[in-house]
Amino acid sequence: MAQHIIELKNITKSFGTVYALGGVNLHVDPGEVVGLLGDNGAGKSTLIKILAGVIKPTSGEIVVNGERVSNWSPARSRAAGIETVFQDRALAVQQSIVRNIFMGRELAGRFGWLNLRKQVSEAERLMREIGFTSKVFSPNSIVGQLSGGERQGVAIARAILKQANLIVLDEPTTALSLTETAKVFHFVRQVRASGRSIVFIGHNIHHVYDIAERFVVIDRGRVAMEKKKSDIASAQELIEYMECVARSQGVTAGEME
Ligand SMILES: Nc1ncnc2c1ncn2[C@@H]1O[C@H](COP(=O)(O)OP(=O)(O)OP(=O)(O)O)[C@@H](O)[C@H]1O
Repeated sequence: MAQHIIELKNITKSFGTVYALGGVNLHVDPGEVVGLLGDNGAGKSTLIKILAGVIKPTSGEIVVNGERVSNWSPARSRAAGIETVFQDRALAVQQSIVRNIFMGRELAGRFGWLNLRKQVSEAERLMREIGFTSKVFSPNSIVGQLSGGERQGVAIARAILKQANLIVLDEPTTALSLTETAKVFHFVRQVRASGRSIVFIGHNIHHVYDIAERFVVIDRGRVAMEKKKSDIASAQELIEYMECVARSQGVTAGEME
């Protein structure tokens, strides 16, 4: 079996007296799309902030390619090839696609000047790689002119530029129409086809069911269920599992079988 690209072992996190995570195990394999589900306040954001290194776990281990990493931090997370596209995507909407993709990582030419031509051609390549097929937009188009799904694509292209092998998408389809959601799914599939992994967080169970190959349900700071898509017949069945989790008090996956 291929080595996990990242493994969180028995991660806990408390904020003062609030226990956000109570011993979570989560792994991601190369080239898979993991759907992370859970109600409001379940602990999903806390978990992905820990993955991104922006908050430190209270206890637990983080293992990258089989090796335990101590002093986990944003720099170590990036070095492990993890990039998170948070809900706000942090795009500068008045700026062009290419400027957004290269923000903070501009390519310099021989004399230290910006190599704009190289940035544009690299942005074109990245946009093609994630399946950005619009004939209307070029790397010089202003992000504010793009639709919600396309903006998500720019954020994904930026993550890929940073050599990510795992891209965490925090509710990328929330508030998007069907057409825009389909665009995001297309980008995710392209990224997956290039061998990268995705953690896809969503509240819409149908969306997560469609795009993910494995589902991890977080409930009150614990993994309440983990299943492969091949073990779940339909989105409806996944909804029923989620309802079962919501009704139960910390039931484990084994107990639900
Ligand atoms: N900085 C913080 N200080 C105190 N409590 C926090 C903090 N961040 C999260 N929590 C608490 O930790 C728990 C888990 O929150 P978290 O935001 O991780 O859930 P979530 O699953 O991402 O929810 P949502 O889907 O609403 O974003 C909640 O009880 C929340 O109130």
